[in-house]
Amino acid sequence: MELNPAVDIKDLAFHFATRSVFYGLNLQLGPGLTWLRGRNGRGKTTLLKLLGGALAPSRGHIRLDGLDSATDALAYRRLSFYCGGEAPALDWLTAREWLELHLALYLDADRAVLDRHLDAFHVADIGAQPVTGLSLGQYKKLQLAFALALPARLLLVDEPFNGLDVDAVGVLEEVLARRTRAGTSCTVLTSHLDLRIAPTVTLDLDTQPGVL
Ligand SMILES: Nc1ncnc2c1ncn2[C@@H]1O[C@H](COP(=O)(O)OP(=O)(O)OP(=O)(O)O)[C@@H](O)[C@H]1O
Repeated sequence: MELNPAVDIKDLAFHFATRSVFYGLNLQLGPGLTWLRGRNGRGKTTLLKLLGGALAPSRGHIRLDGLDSATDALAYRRLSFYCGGEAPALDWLTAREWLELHLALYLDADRAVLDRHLDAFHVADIGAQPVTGLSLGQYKKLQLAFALALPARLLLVDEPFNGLDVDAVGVLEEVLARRTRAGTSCTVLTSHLDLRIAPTVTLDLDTQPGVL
C-alpha cells in the first residue's frame, strides 16, 4: 500500500532579491484539501511555487514522501504540479500543442480523464486556438483539466475559481471534493473567497510563524 502523501517543510527560508518572504518556516501537510489563506502579498503564491519545485528554498528543506524538492528535483517534480493560471510562457503553441507538450512531459497523465474534464469545462473545441488567444478563463480551464488528469501526489492550485464561469466552478468543486474524499493526494489551494467545499485544513499565513 502507498504511504499517504506528506509534505514536510523544515526551517524554510526564501528571499527574492528585494524581499524576504519566509524565514524559519516549519509546516507539515497531510492528504486532503489544504486551504491556504492570507492577505495580499503574504507569500501564498511563493509557497505554492516552492512546493511545486518552481522556486528553490534559500535555506531549509521541502520534502514530499521523503523526496527533497532541491536534491531530488526531478523525482519530486514528477509527484507535484503547480497550476498557476499565469499566461503561458510558450506563447506560440496552440491549445492542443500545449496539452501534447505537457502530456509528453507527464507520461502518467490520464488522457481519458483529461478529455472528460475538457468536455465538462466546455473547452474541448479550443484546441486549434493559439494559447495567447485564449481568455483568462479558457486558459485556466485548460490548465486545470490537465492538472486534474495527473496522478499528482501534491497538487498546487492558485486561485482556481478566479475567472471561471458558474458551471466550471461547480465542476471544479465536484472534482476537488472527490479528490479530498479519496484522501490519496494532497491538494493545496489559495482562494480569497470562502470555499463551498470543506477543506481538511485551513492554513492562515497571517498568523503562521516563519512568514515575514
Ligand atoms: N519576483 C519577485 N521579486 C521580488 N519580490 C517578489 C517577487 N514575486 C513576489 N514578490 C513579493 O513577495 C511577496 C509575496 O508575494 P506572493 O505573490 O507570494 O503573495 P500572495 O500572498 O500570493 O499575494 P496575493 O494574495 O496578492 O496573490 C510580495 O511582497 C511580493 O511583492
